[in-house]
Parts: sequence; structure tokens; C-alpha cells
Amino acid sequence: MRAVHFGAGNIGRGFIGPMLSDSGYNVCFVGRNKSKIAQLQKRGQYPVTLANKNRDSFIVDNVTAINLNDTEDVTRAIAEAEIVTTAVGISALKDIAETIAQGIERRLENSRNLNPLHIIACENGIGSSQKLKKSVYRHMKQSFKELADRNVAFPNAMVDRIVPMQKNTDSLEILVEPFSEWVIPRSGMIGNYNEIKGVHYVDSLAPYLERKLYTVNTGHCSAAYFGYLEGYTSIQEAMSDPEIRARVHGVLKETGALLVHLYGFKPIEHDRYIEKMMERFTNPNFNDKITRVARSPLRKLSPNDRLVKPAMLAHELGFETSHLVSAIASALYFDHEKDPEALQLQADIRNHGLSEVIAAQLKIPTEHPLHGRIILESNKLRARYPHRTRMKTISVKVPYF
Ligand SMILES: NC(=O)c1ccc[n+]([C@@H]2O[C@H](COP(=O)([O-])OP(=O)(O)OC[C@H]3O[C@@H](n4cnc5c(N)ncnc54)[C@H](O)[C@@H]3O)[C@@H](O)[C@H]2O)c1
Ligand SMILES: O=P(O)(O)OC[C@@H](O)[C@@H](O)[C@H](O)[C@H](O)CO
Repeated sequence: MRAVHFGAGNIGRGFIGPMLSDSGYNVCFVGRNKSKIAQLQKRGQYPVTLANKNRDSFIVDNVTAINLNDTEDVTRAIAEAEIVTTAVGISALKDIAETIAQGIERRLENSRNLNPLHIIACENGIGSSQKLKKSVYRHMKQSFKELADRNVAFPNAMVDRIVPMQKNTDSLEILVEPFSEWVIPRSGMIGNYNEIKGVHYVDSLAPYLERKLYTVNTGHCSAAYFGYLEGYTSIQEAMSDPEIRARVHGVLKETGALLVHLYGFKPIEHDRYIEKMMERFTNPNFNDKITRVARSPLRKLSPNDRLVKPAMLAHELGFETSHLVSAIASALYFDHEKDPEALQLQADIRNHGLSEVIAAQLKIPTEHPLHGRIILESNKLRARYPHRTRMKTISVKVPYF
């Protein structure tokens, strides 16, 4: 069985690769880092180490690799695969869409391979595989689209495993947390598919995906943005600060009330889930950089992502949102110089003002109560961290609610 995986980065090598290989797939990594691809081609395997006390490790084998720009080889691999997965970042899906479209066309040309193909975007966000499908279809001829509708499926998915930035002597080695979860809805699958060992196939993805996004990712980035303002460099450092820990817990109590309301999770079980996730953030066996977890603030602050979406939903339902508001206001100060989105965000705030950014990018209109509350919280943060914040204090009339 053949799998093609786009992105030989952290989650690709640290989670998707091992899962597929363990299920008997030959995993072909498609990547743009030439030296990593050459290493994978040469060795055909790589080591994974678990960030537990014993540092248990195992080898992922039955691996091959192709450079992303060797289009001929990549499309051939897709034409022969049972499954295609991606972990390149949701914003990069459009960049690999044309190659995937060519691979599908090559596969379907002259009805060469009509076996079901599943294409799964293993990215953080809602509806990632369907977003990829839209981009892929933009590059396909109508006749192929009709055939693809019957033979190619793009099930959305939830993937969860913390894989920090790596600095290992062996450039292929990857250190991962022991916990992992991969959830796929059965309704998104077609034909007689082989189940991937360890994947949880469910009737409905939304409760799993939103529970993860609004707990793991909301909590994680809150710790990062709070910690960044405080001057910490790792999530572990930030989480060992009792005040930040309490604020992150406060955020998760707010998203928790929302999730319990939306999906009927038992409050006591959801509290246990929160505790478990807080424990994962504090894993002392690795060092997860704040700049990784806080990365791409424009994406994280977009209306359908981990901060604004739960805050807006919770507000509409009359639930508490003060910790979420604080996380959003903190995110708006993230100005890491090596993060293009952070630089863009800060430039937008400088050029158009905070209120305009909240309205145009977070899509929270000026008249919405959360809009004014974010600005007030931003002013408080500026007073508290004058050396970490560069925006001007903004006066605002908070709408009555
Ligand atoms: N690391 C984690 O803890 C984790 C956990 C769950 C989900 N995710 C998700 O997985 C995805 C990848 O994250 P990661 O942590 O592995 O990042 P990463 O930077 O380690 O890996 C991303 C890979 O994609 C490649 N890539 C980036 N832009 C590309 C482009 N335009 N065209 C082709 N290739 C491109 C990079 O070269 C890199 O190899 C993200 O969507 C992330 O949200 C990450
Ligand atoms: O990958 P991002 O940028 O969406 O979010 C950063 C981290 O919160 C994320 O990678 C987590 O480590 C991961 O989602 C855990 O499953």
C-alpha cells in the first residue's frame, strides 16, 4: 500500500509518517527541503523519540521521498497511491494544490486507476481537507472533476500531537510527545478503505475537532501570547508561572462552558480533559518554543479559528469571555520579527489602527461589545507591559450590554 505525504516537517515525520508506516504503508514524503529529502531517500527510515522519562524510541521504516518540484515523480506517486496526506500549514495548501490536481488527473486519465483515493489535510483548523479540495479543483478540467467526485474523497480530520521545533544531531530524528489522537469521520470515506491503525473513525467529527481546537489550541496559544508579553521563551516556562497558568485555565473554563453547551460533554469529563491538556502543555521532557505556538497570529486571530470563534460564540450565548478577550488582546501584541504574519499584523495596526484591524481582520464590528472590550484590555496590557508593547493607548466607548 502506498501513501504520499506532503511536508516532511514536525507533524509529518513525527505523527502522520509513523501512523501510516505502522499500518503497512510505504510512506513517500514530498518536501521542499532538499537535504532532508535526500536523507530520507538515502536511508529509507528515521528515528522517533518519545518525550517521556525513558526517552523511548522507535524506527519508522518503509519510507521514500521526492522533491516537491520533481512534479513528474510526485504526480506518478499520487496516481499510484491509496492515500495522500498533508501537513504543510493551512495557508500553504494552495501552493501544493496544482501538483495534487495533476496527480489526480494522471491517475484518472483513461480510467487508469479508479480505486478510491483519500486525501486528508492534517492541518489545524476547521474543514482543512475541504479547503484543499476547493484549491485542487480550481486546477482540474471539468471532465476530471466529475470522475474525481466519484473516486477521490477529501475527509476533514482532527490531528493532535505536540511536536516542538527540533534541534537534533541527526536531522531526521524527531522528538514527539507520547500522546496522540487522529480522528476521521466515516462519512467522509469512500469504497472499501483500509483503516489506519490507531485512527479513531467517528460518526461526527465536529465535537472532536472543536473540542481539540478550542481546548488544546486555544489554551496553547493563550499560554504563548501571555508568556510572550511576560518575556518567557518556552511554553514550559510560561506554564510554570502560577498567574499565567491560572489565566490559561480561565480561558479553558470559558471555552469549556461553550463546548459542554454545544456538544453535551459531561462537565466533569470535560474538566478532566482540560486538566490533561494543561498537563501536556507543561511536559518537562521537551522545550516547546513560544514563537512556534504563537506563530502566524493573523491565522490564529481569523474569525473561524481558535480565539475569535469561541469568544464570539460564548458571547452570543451570554457566557463569560474575559479570559478569551485577554488572550485576543495579547495576541494582537505578538511582534516576533521572524514571523511574517506578526510583522504584517503590527504593520496593519500601525497603518490602520487597532480598531480597524479588529473590525477588518478579526471581523468583530465596531459596534460589537467584544470590539471595545478587546481595546480596553489592550490598553491595560500596554500599561502593564510598557516595554513589550508598542501600540498607542486608544480611547474607546464600550457599548452597553
Ligand atoms: N507540530 C505540531 O505540534 C502540530 C500538531 C498538530 C497539527 N499540526 C499542524 O500540522 C501542520 C504542519 O505543522 P508542523 O508543526 O509540522 O510545521 P513544520 O514547519 O515543522 O512542517 C511544515 C512542512 O511543510 C513544508 N511547507 C511549508 N510551506 C510549504 C509550501 N508553501 N509548499 C510546500 N511545502 C511547504 C515545510 O517545508 C515543512 O517541511 C500545520 O498545519 C500545523 O498546524 C502541527
Ligand atoms: O500549529 P499551529 O500553528 O496551528 O498551532 C501551534 C500549536 O498549538 C500546535 O501545533 C499544537 O502543538 C498541536 O495542534 C497539538 O496537536
